[in-house]
Amino acid sequence: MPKVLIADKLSPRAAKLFEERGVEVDVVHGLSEEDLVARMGDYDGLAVRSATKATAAVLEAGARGRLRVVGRAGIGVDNIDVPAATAHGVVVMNTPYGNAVTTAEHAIAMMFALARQLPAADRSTQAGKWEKSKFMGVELSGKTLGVIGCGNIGSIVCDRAHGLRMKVVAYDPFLSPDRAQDLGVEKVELEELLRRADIITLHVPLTDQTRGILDAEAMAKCRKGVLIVNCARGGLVVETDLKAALESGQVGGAALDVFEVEPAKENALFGTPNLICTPHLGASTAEAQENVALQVAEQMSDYLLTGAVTNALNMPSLTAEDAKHLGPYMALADQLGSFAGQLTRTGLKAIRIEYEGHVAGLNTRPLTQAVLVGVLRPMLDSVNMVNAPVLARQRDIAVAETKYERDCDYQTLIRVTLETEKQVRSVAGTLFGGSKPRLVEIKDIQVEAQLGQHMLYLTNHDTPGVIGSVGRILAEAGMNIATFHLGRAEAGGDAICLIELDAEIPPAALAEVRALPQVLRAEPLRF
Ligand SMILES: NC(=O)C1=CN([C@@H]2O[C@H](COP(=O)(O)OP(=O)(O)OC[C@H]3O[C@@H](n4cnc5c(N)ncnc54)[C@H](O)[C@@H]3O)[C@@H](O)[C@H]2O)C=CC1
Ligand SMILES: O=C(O)CCC(=O)C(=O)O
Repeated sequence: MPKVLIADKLSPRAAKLFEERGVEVDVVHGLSEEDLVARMGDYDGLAVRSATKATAAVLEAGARGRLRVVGRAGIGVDNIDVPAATAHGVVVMNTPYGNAVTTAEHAIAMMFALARQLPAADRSTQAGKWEKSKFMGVELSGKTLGVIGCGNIGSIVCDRAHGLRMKVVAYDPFLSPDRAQDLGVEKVELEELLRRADIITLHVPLTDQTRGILDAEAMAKCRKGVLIVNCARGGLVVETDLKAALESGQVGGAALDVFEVEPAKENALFGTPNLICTPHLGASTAEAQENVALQVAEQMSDYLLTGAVTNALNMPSLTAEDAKHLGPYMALADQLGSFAGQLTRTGLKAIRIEYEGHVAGLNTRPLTQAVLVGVLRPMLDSVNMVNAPVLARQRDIAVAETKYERDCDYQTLIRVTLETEKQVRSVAGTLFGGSKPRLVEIKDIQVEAQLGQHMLYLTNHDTPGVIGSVGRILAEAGMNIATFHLGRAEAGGDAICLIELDAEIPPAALAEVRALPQVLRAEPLRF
C-alpha cells in the first residue's frame, strides 16, 4: 500500500480521501529539514502547503527510498526544488485554480482596508478614542486600478473591480488583446500603469523579471499617494524602498500579505505609517483550503495507484509505452524550451517546434507540451504539462509542430523557434548516446553544450580577450567554471558562449561581465 506524509496543515478531508482510496497517511507538522531527510525515504508521496520546504536534500533522501510524488496544495511551488525533483524522477503537482477566488478576494479586502484605513480605525475605536475626523477615506468607485499580472487571480480581481465601478488597466506581456477585451481591461505598458493607477495590485509570480518590479524608481513614477496591494509574493516590492515611499507620502498606503522573508516575525517595515500586513493569508479560507486539499489528495492518490498524472509541473500525461521511448527526449524538450523561455523578454507570438530524424517517428505531443512548459515556466507559476497548451492558446501564442523523418546532420534533432514582438530566436538539441541532451545550435550558430543547473549565457563580438576577461571576473568572484562552450557565426562576427558554473553568479560579477565592451548580452540561466 502506498504511503504519504502530510507535512503541513491541510484540511482533514485530504487525509480522509487518501485513506478512502487505499493510501496510508501520516500527518506530522513542523518537521525540520533534518527530520524530513531522515523520514522521507519511507514515503511514496509528500503533501505540503507552503511552510514545509521540499529542498534538494529532502528530495534526494526521498528518492533514495520510495518517494515518487510531491503535491502542493496551492499554486506557487517556490518551497519545492522542482529541478531537483525532476533530476530525481519525482513528480511535482500543484492545484492551480483551487485558491484563486479566495486570493483575489483577499486583494480586494486589502484594497478596502487601505481605502478606509480599517485596521487603524478599529484599533482607535476600541481604544475609546472615537477619532471620526482622523479617518477620512477615499471612494473606490471611479478610481483606476492597475493590475500587474492578469492570470488566474489577476483576472478575477479585474472582474470584481468592475463590480466596484473601477476602471482597470493591466500590465501583462502575455495578456492577448482578445483576452484583455473579454476581461474589459485596458492593456498598457508598465510605465503607463504606474503613471495612471490610483491603486496597484500585484498578481505575478516572483521571477528574475518581476523581482523588485515595484522599486524606488517605479514608485517615483506613480501618482502621489498611490495605494499598493501585494498578495502575490514577497520580493516583488522592494521593502526598504516602500518604507521610504510610505514615510515621504509618495505611497499613500500599502497592504502586504507576503514578505521578502517569511514567516515575517520581524521586518523593518513594521510600524511604518499606513501599512497593513497579514501573515500570508491570501489562500486561507475554509473553501479554498478544502478545494486544494481534496484536489491534491485526489491527484496524488491517482498517480500512486494508477499512474495517472494531473497538473504536474515536470511531467506530461503519458502511457507506460510512450514513457519508455520518450523518456530521454522529455529532458531535452524541457531544456530547449526553458533555454528559449528564460531569454524572452517581450510578448511571445509563436513557438515552432521541428522534429527531425528518429524523434519525428515518435508520439511528439508530450514533447511539444514539455517544450511549452519549459518556455512558459519563467513567466507562469501555474504552468504544467496539462495546462501548457491552453495557457499558450489563451495568450494567443501560436504553437506549430513540424516533423521531418528525413536524415539530418544528427540522427535525431529538436529545434525550438520563438517568435516574439521583437525577434525570432531558435535553439536546437540532440541526444548523445541516445540519452544525454546536448544543445547543438543557438541562433543559427553551431555549439555543443551540455546544460548544468547554473549557466551563464553570453553573446559577444568575436574579438580576442573575451574568454580571458570573463574568466578573470569569474575567478575573482570565486566562481568555479564546470564547462565552457563557444560558438561563432564567422571569424570576427557574432559569437556566443555558454558557461556552466558551480553556483549562481553573484550580481556584482554579472554586472562586471555585462560591462565588458565586447559583451552584447549576459544572462544567468537556471536548469
Ligand atoms: N497570497 C497567497 O496566499 C497566494 C499567492 N499566490 C501567488 O499569486 C501569484 C499569481 O497566481 P496566479 O494568478 O494563479 O498565477 P498565473 O500563472 O495564473 O498568473 C500570473 C500572471 O503573471 C503574468 N506575468 C508573468 N511574468 C510577468 C511580468 N514580468 N510582468 C507582468 N506580468 C507577468 C503571466 O503572464 C500571468 O498571466 C503567484 O505568485 C502565486 O504564487 C497564489 C495563491 C495564494
Ligand atoms: O497555502 C498557502 O497558504 C499559500 C498559498 C500560496 O501562496 C499559493 O498557493 O501560491
